Amino acid sequence: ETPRGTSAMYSYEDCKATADWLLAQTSVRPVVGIVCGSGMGGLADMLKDQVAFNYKDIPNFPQSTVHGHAGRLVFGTLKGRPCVCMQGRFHLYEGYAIQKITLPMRIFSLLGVETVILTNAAGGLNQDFKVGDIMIMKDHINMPGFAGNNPLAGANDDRFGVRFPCMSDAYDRELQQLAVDVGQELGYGDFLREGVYCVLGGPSFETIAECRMLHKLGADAVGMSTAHEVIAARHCGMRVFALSLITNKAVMDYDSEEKANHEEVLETGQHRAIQLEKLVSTMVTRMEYNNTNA
Ligand SMILES: O=P(O)(O)O[C@H]1O[C@H](CO)[C@@H](O)[C@H]1O
Ligand code: HPA
Repeated sequence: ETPRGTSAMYSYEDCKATADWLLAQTSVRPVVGIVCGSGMGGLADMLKDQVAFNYKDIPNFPQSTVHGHAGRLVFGTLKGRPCVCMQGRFHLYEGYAIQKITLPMRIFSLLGVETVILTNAAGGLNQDFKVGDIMIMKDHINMPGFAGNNPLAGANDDRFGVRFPCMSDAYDRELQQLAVDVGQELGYGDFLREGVYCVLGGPSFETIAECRMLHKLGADAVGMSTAHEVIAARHCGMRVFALSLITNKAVMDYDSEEKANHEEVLETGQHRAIQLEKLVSTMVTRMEYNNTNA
């Protein structure tokens, strides 16, 4: 693998070539892009009139290697709105350069996507959270970024965005409010939360000391994805909404018998699948769009 920030960075031309290739294969002109978290691939099944591509067939696209991430890019409509959905995402621990993990966000933008909805499975650090809670992300803590592992490291191409993008407005407030309103209407008040997501590199789950530290630092949930995608999406000007499904409680206590495991993560995804789909699809129909395709 090439060193961080050099040729691991995909050029604007590479991203454009991939976007143009996709646009030539489908008449769908997506305004919303959705990313499915671990065990949440069912979100893609909501799309009607699907045109789907295996990642291995898409030029420049990485491959999914994690169980619970199918590796398909699905185009279609959701209650009439043109959408594109990643059924499977990429993570740092898979060994990919961070620029490769976030490449799909740049391709989304070049496809015409205005709003990205990101989902993830996460461990609950907030002691009030229960397994099965849906946390609206209001902010993130980008731990790999503290060590220089930021998707925007390397030469900046102004055609994507500015060198120093603002992140204090990364999570669109109107979309957060829309999620609260839709969640209330659907009767999800009991398990809808909001909070701060902290990303780590993984793949090992956190130690007890690490969970205690992250909680003290202000994180409500911990995972191994999403924040990088949010940074890349905001850099190229897309609106962002993100949610975490609390699939397990982070272990904070030396007396606890609990052990984090990926099987539990995937199972919780199955249990909340219907509610997640309803929340996301209702939000998509209620959002405002600029693009006339919508
Ligand atoms: O963030 P998503 O892709 O939902 O996956 C989460 O679930 C996996 C661990 O079980 C990790 O990959 C973590 O990031
Ligand atoms: N930690 C990190 N990532 C995760 C977890 C967790 O407890 N659960 C799901 N993804």
